[in-house]
Amino acid sequence: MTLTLKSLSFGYRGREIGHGVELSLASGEVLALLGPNGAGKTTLFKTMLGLLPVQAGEVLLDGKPLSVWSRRERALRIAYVPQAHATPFPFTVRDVVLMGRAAHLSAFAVPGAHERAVADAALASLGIERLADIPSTEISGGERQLALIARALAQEARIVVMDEPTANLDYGNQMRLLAHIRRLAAQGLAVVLSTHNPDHALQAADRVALLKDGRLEDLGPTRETLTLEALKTLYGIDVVIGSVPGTAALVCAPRLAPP
Ligand SMILES: Nc1ncnc2c1ncn2[C@@H]1O[C@H](COP(=O)(O)OP(=O)(O)OP(=O)(O)O)[C@@H](O)[C@H]1O
Repeated sequence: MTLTLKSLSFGYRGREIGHGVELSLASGEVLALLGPNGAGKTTLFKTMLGLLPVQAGEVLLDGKPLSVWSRRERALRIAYVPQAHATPFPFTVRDVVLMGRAAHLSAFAVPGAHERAVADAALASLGIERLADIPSTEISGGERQLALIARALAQEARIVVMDEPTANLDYGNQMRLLAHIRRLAAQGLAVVLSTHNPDHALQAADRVALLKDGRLEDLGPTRETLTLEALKTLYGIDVVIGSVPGTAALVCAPRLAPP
């Protein structure tokens, strides 16, 4: 299962946000999209998912334009974790996760034991099975984020697009989610996620894509691409990147000016 963007222009009616994006996502890889606020990450994701029309160029799913796939066929192949949003409807968390199964059911079919088992397994894989019967209007922002991730996992798609999936999570849940994302890639899923934390890209991504003003500044293997110069260009601040003693991991920190 591949997702390919060719000379993609994206944006809103009468307003181009980005153009010239060339990108291919393959099974088994994690790609992190980084870029400043307003760079166009969410708009790019929504265009990759077919939620916004392509302005120019192409989005190809398994070599065929996204538009030739039905909504159901797309949902069977690509899952989306949007930025966490509050819903006014008091669905239980399990019901929210069961919505991820919609593409697997025929119209008007009621989710059965299998669907509930898949939903409960998705909740358990993120350690939030205790929330299953709680109204989604009565959970925290981070719990809502995890519920939306569980909904995407329950969809059992081969490509998962996650918009800032760690944004509302506590430190432990951030790390557990990144480890889970690596496991999904090891199972052959393709994951593309946006993040404002370069460390998360260093920890979990095989490749990074750097988006600025709607253009891909660079795209390549994480350690080669996420350099001091690249981070300075992207965010306008000086950083240091160093290794964690006793491990192969790299971490990034701002280089603070002396007071
Ligand atoms: N519905 C909309 N109609 C018109 N312009 C929009 C709409 N939504 C967002 N924009 C504009 O598109 C640009 C890119 O927004 P987008 O949300 O894609 O950025 P982002 O990189 O995801 O930002 P952030 O990191 O702050 O979440 C912004 O300038 C924003 O004002």
